[in-house]
Amino acid sequence: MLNKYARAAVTTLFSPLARLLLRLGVGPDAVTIVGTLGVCLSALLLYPRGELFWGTIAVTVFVFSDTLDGIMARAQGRSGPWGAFLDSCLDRFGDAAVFGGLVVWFARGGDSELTAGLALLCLVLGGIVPYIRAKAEGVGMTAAVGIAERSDRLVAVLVTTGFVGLGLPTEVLTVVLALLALASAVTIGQRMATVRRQVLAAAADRP
Ligand SMILES: CCCCCCCC/C=C\CCCCCCCC(=O)OC[C@H](COP(=O)(O)O[C@@H]1[C@H](O)[C@H](OP(=O)(O)O)[C@@H](O)[C@H](O)[C@H]1O)OC(=O)CCCCCCC/C=C\CCCCCCCC
Ligand SMILES: Nc1ccn([C@@H]2O[C@H](COP(=O)(O)O)[C@@H](O)[C@H]2O)c(=O)n1
Ligand SMILES: [Mg+2]
Ligand SMILES: [Mg+2]
Repeated sequence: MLNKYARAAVTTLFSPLARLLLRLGVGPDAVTIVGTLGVCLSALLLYPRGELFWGTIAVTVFVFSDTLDGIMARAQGRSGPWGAFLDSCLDRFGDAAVFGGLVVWFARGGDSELTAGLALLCLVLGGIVPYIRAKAEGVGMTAAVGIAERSDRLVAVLVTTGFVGLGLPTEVLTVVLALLALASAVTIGQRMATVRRQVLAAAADRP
């Protein structure tokens, strides 16, 4: 949803920084790689120590590299299959680190097995959602739909984790993770139904 409604605003916000980096000789692949490393290190070093607020701030700073790299590639007129492949693959590391860091914290010092379990469920379902899209595109279909795309999942988990780090009860995050798991499961259903419709339509069109 955010991908649809917020992308234009976020693109306007980050375009000056994208142009500056290009002028300095920094390429989109470097931004993709450094951004992913930043997300992974921030989430895996800070969340397991219970640094939920500062972990979220650090992850947020780096996660916007995923918006920046695409803007830079398009500005250069060099968006291509390698960049799309690299971007998608590295997104999976970032997502795993964010939810994985929460799993480790809540299974240990955070002392909430339910929250840890729900974070693990979000990690698993949040891996299946983009897999369906990638597999659909591999067989010539599209599946870029759903109520919980990556930016939606990240905003939900980061905003809530940040506020829990500031003192909001953990139970709020537990509820948000439960809703996020549900929304991810719905997205899986939406994507599978979309692909099924395309397959049936293609079969009906065949003589
Ligand atoms: C007091 C509490 C403090 C808490 C502070 C925390 C605040 C946190 C607030 C917001 C965090 C926002 C994080 C969102 C970042 C989104 C980054 C992102 O995902 O950008 C990429 C995305 C397009 O994705 P891609 O095409 O590159 O990737 C695709 C995606 O991975 C697909 O996955 P799927 O959807 O299928 O699961 C894959 O299938 C596909 O292969 C892959 O290519 O870009 C966008 O979506 C653009 C829109 C982003 C909208 C972000 C909204 C942010 C909301 C508020 C902005 C506030 C600005 C503040 C700036 C602060 C800077 C430090
Ligand atoms: N290193 C990169 C990263 C991305 N791209 C291109 O941008 C598209 C993704 O754009 P986002 O705004 O969603 O990040 C991706 O499909 C590539 O075409 C690139 O070329 N190099
Ligand atoms: Mg990107
Ligand atoms: Mg991406």
